[in-house]
Amino acid sequence: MRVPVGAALLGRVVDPLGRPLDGGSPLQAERFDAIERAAPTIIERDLVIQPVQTGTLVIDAMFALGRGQRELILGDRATGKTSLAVDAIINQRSSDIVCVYIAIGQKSSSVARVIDQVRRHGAPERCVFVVASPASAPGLQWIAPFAGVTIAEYFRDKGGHALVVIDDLTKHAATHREIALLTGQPPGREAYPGDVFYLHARLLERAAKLSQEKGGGSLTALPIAETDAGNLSAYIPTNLISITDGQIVFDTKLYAEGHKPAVDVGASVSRLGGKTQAKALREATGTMRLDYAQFLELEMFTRFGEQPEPRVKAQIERGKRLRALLGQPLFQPLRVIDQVALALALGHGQFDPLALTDLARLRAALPAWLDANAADLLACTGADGTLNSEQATALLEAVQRLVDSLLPKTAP
Ligand SMILES: Nc1ncnc2c1ncn2[C@@H]1O[C@H](COP(=O)(O)OP(=O)(O)OP(=O)(O)O)[C@@H](O)[C@H]1O
Repeated sequence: MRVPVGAALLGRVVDPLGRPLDGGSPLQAERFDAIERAAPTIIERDLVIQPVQTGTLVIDAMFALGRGQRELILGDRATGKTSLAVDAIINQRSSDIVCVYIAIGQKSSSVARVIDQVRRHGAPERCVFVVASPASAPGLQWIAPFAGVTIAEYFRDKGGHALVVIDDLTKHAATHREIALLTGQPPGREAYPGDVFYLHARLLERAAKLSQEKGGGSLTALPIAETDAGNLSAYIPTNLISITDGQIVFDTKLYAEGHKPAVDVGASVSRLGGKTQAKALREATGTMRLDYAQFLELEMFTRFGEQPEPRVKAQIERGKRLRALLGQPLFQPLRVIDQVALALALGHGQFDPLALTDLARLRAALPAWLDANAADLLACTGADGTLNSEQATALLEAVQRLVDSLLPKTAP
């Protein structure tokens, strides 16, 4: 089975067979490629070391995503999984990455919302939407992720870079089970057929960073999986965890408490580590995850006890500020320079005098402030760029002036 591929798909909404769903003109496809293609071999691959900026501080600072990586987004329903992926797509408006969003059995209203969000905030002319609605035949839903990955591979094989969001693989597994049971295959654990692991491994192995000889292109995958009551050890989530290079876990309790994105920092992991981070960001956020984990523990232990000693109290106050910075509204992606500035200034205690409620204002105002006050530093934070000590000092001074403008004015 083959689907149309090529630049003509950019900006279009198509079904898994490549038929337009957006009412636009018929596709002038460059060629038709098979939906089941072999994954690149080991020799054809390169190391995953270039970053994909998602614009979300908690991800870029603690679980950085690399070009060619497969990172699972996992969580209960309505905890913000799709929103994180959409924010990552929107942030590619200022990069060279082509995005393919694959919706499998998602409500049409949800898909329409995603498309609208990308059209309003992102670069829709560099996105492809592959949609298999819940009302479409199970076979069509089954081929959707394979078709979407083939469409993205076209860009990877030309030496370009692509990001695929698969929303979601739990629904795909359920469709696979439905077809398997209808065709009389023996049911295994949770009634899934025995080959469901192979099915998803075969799909996600196609995400890769290609070697220079192969053009140096990359295909990054963000598969989404839904859990039931936070149960990460169910069959499909554990399968997917073992196939991917890490997982971002969303927590219902955090979401209910209002921490959005509700990423559970303790349960999430990127198995590629800081290698994929832009250099300046890696230097600025080196200990952030550890500091945050320590803060969460300290906060829990001191909740019911007596007054903590001053050092512990200061650590908790710093942690609270970090938590306030990690909460980030939708469609307000941060650039590398913004993230570096926030991490450095937090580490230098510049936010300590600010009230927690002011940090959201500070974060929202920071990008425009740095454009106006530290424009010469913006170029220093490319993938290989680092800040030397004078540049870091200049950046901290710029942030300090913004902090001062937010502090209440004392009467002369
Ligand atoms: N960072 C955020 N700031 C504010 N609101 C958010 C944020 N992230 C998610 N939300 C809100 O949370 C709600 C659920 O988000 P979303 O639909 O992305 O969750 P989901 O886990 O993908 O849901 P589903 O299980 O239905 O696919 C949405 O209304 C969204 O606007």
